[in-house]
Formats: sequence, structure tokens, C-alpha cells
Amino acid sequence: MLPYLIRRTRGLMTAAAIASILSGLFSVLLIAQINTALNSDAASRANAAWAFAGIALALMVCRMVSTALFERLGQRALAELRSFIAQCVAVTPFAQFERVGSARIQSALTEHSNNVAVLFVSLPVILTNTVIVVGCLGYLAMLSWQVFLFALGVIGLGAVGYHLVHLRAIHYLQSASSEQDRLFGHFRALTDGAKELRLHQSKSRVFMDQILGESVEGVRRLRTYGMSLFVISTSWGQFLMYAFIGLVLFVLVSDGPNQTQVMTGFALVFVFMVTPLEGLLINIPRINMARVAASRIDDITREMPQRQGLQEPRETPALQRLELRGVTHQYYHEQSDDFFELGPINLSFTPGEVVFLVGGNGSGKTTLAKVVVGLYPPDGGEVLLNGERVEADDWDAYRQLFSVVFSDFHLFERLLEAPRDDLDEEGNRLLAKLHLQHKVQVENGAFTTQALSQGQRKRLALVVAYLEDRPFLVFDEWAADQDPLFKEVFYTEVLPELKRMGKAVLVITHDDRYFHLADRLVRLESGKLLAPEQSAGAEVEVAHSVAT
Ligand SMILES: Nc1ncnc2c1ncn2[C@@H]1O[C@H](COP(=O)(O)OP(=O)(O)OP(=O)(O)O)[C@@H](O)[C@H]1O
Repeated sequence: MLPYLIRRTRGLMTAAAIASILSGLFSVLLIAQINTALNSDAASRANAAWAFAGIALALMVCRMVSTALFERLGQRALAELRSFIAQCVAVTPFAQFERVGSARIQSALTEHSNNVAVLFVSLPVILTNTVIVVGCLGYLAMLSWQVFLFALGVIGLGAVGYHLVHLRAIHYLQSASSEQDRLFGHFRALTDGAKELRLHQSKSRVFMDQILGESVEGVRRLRTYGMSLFVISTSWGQFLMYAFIGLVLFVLVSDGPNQTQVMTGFALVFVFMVTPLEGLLINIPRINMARVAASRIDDITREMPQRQGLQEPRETPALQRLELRGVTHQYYHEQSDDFFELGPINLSFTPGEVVFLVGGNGSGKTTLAKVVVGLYPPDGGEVLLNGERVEADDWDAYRQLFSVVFSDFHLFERLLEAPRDDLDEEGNRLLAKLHLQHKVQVENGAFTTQALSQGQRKRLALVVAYLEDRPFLVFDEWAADQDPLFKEVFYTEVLPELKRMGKAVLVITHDDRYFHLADRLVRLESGKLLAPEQSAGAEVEVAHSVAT
């Protein structure tokens, strides 16, 4: 992920890095200039003053440029990351999307992306300070090569300790990131389950204390361990630095003719070096945080196809016949280590036909609908569109045949279907047909409100499906939330109208009062389609039990 970001921002990154390195160089020049001024006579001091002013000015400009550019880079990186992850999510096959899980995706889009962006705020500090420290060491080497070698030894010792502690710290930070992905799932439960939590005090307590609480605590504990280790390594680095300064000033510098001059030079360089060194020690952990976050994003995006952008829309052929031949789909349940198997399914649909799909809870109706509309390409068997097998590359185009109102449907703020001139007019006509004209309107391609009851929102979803004007419509228990009046409107007006319009319609339903209105009724039981005569028999049984 980091190499990708660096590649995408190469130009800006190079400019920002050059500005940072220059500001480091000017800082070192400045200190050399101060030291020269301290040891020069009054005559040469005038020239030194001009040089000093020039360097100070250049330093200010470089710092300003580098900080501004890196700030820009940070925002750009954040935007790039979010678009990249969102693009991956948008093109991921639905089954794969379900496996990755929305909590991990949310976490990647928010916290992990922010942590990666922080890297760009730390980079100028790290680059500038590295140049200052290296420059100061070079200056030290000019003042005394023995002190320079000694400094290298101390830095080596510090680096080994620092590195060992860092490895451990990163381990904790990675564990904290995994726990945080789970925490985002719990945050979702906190908002989605708001009603249930308020109704059950004990459930709420267990959730808050044991599930959410422990996860929050887990992230806190692991992050604290990780960051404490960073603090320990930073303090160790600072201690070594002061020990080094002490040893050089009080032990190594021998009595000599110009000892005061040498001591002043050392003291100046050391004092000047302390802040950049501290800056380095503080900012290096941020790089590690960013690396951990980037590797989490990598893990998530690797589970998804990394195609850039949605496919160009292909022409979808007119629907003449759709056939499922020996189609199967399997869900694996990790916790119980078992499978739910749908199929083999043999089923066909033609335009102008209304098919009812019925069956008990968990029999696989929604799963079959997802297979029919191409959200789950079949694990086995084949789907034939107008007699031609749908191949791997065809699924995107194939899915464009369908408008679906799932039982857990989502209504987008705007009506996102292809712009049509009469969108508002047609939308309002349909709203009136569904008796919603006094509650909501379509204005500028969007519903004026979505603050409606679940049944009313489902009617809006029906309006959207109508407006999409696709050849195949699927309704997953659409009528379940509707009052008797609208059930009646749905089964006796909407479905016949869709039939007259030549649409193929698949209706998942439990409303046995209306079963007789189907052109064909198919029944699922434990993932298998019952033979038509068994199905018909079952209907007689249902009718009988209703009658008695
Ligand atoms: N995303 C999923 N991951 C794993 N298993 C799933 C998933 N969705 C459904 N299942 C399993 O598949 C089986 C069929 O579920 P499905 O939702 O298709 O049934 P259904 O007939 O539509 O039920 P209902 O009438 O209750 O809506 C269930 O037993 C369930 O355990």
C-alpha cells in the first residue's frame, strides 16, 4: 500500500523531500555559521552576518514549502486511499464482500487510512532531522574524528536496542489493529441494535461490559503496551544521547591549547542536535503505526479484486429466456463447520411471467434470488441467458437485467438510475399510485424525505425498481410489511401491470392468500426445489389447512 501511494504521489513527494533535505542542510549551515561567528574577529563578522541572514531566510522558505507540501500529500494520500478501498469494495463480488465483512472495511476507510496519512505529516520532520543529525555528525568529524567515531559507536548501540524494542512494539500494534477491526463491528451493533439494547437491561449490560467494553479495553491495552515500548526505546535513545554528550565534554576532550574553542564547538553542535534527535525518536514510531495500518489495508484489499474503476457498461441483451441448469451454491459456516447447500436447481423464467417462490424460513429463497440475479455466480451448474451460457466476464452485464427489492433493501439518497428527463414526474406519478404523494415527493432526482415507516420505505423501493425499468424484477417478501390494502394493490394491481409490461417477475412470498395469482409457483425446502407435483400437492395441503 505504501509503495502504491508513493508511486501515485511521486512528483509531489520528490519536491517535498527535496525541500525537507534542503531545510536540514540549511539548518546545519546555520549552526556552522554561528560557530564561525563565535570564533571570528569583528572585521569578518559583517560578511558572516549577511551569510547568516541569507541562510536563515532560505531555511524558513524550505521549511514552509516542505511542511505545506507534505500536508497536501497527507490529504492527497488519505483521499487516494479512501477512493482505492472504496473502488475495491465496489467491484468485489458480493460473496467475497460478505466474507471480508463491513466492520473491517469501515475500519480500513477510517482509522487505518488516517494512520497512513499521518506518515506524511511525520516524513518532513524525519527527513529534515535526519539531514541535521547527519550534517552535525559530519561537522563533528571535521572538529574531531575521534569524537565522530565515538558518536557512531553510541548511535550503533542505540539503534540495536531501539530496533529490538520496536519489533515487540509493532507486534502489539498489529494485535491492536486486529482487535480494532472487531471493535468496529461492535460499534455497528451499538447503533443498529439501539432498540434491542434499550429494551433489555441485562443484554445491554453484558454487551457494554463484556463485548464492547472488553474490545475497547483490548485496543487500549495493546496500544498502550505498544506505545509504552516506543516510549522506553525513545527514552533509551535520549539517555544515550546525553551520556554521549557528557562523556565527550567531560572525559574525552583533553586539555589542549584551544580547548575552549573545541568545547564551544561541541557544545553548540550537541545542543543543536538534541531537538532534531528527539524529533526523530518521536516520529519514527508514527512511521511504524502507518506501516501497521498500511499492512491491515493491504490484507483487506488483497482479499478483494484490485481492478481500478467499474467496468464500462456493456450492452445487456433483451431478455427472452433465463435458465438455471443444475445450479448450486454453498455457504460454509465456520463456527459449526458445516455447509448450507442450495441446489442443484433447474428453473427457467420468461418475460411476462410472474413466478412465486415459497418455502419455510431458511429454506434458501433469498439465496436462490441472489443466485438468479447474479450476486452469487453458481458454484456448480450453469446459467443460460437466451440460450447462451453466462461466462465469468458476463456477470456484470448480466446483473443489469434485474431490479431487486431485498428484504434488507437500501435506499440511496438520490435516485441513482440513468438520468431521464421525466424522472421527477414519473417518480411522483408512482408515489401517487402508492398513496405516498402527501408524505414524500421526488425533487431534482431525490426523495424529499426518507423519514417514513418501514412499509412506506419499501414502497419507495418499489418506486425505484419501477423507475429502473429493467426486464426482470425480484421482490423478496415485499408485501410482508404492508397493510392489507397495499398487499391487495401489490398482488392485484402492481404484479399484473408488470406482467402486462412484459417484465419477468420473481416474488418471494409467504402470502398464501395470493398464491393462485402466480403464473407458476415453485417451492424450496432445505435448499432443494420440490418437483412441481409435490409443490402443487403442498399448495393443496396449505389451502386445505387454511380452509379447516
Ligand atoms: N451470508 C450468509 N453466510 C452464510 N450462510 C448464510 C448466509 N445467508 C444465509 N445463509 C444460510 O443459508 C440458509 C438459507 O438462507 P436464506 O436467507 O436463503 O433463507 P430464506 O428461505 O430466504 O429464509 P427466510 O424466509 O427466513 O428469509 C440459512 O440456513 C442460512 O444459515
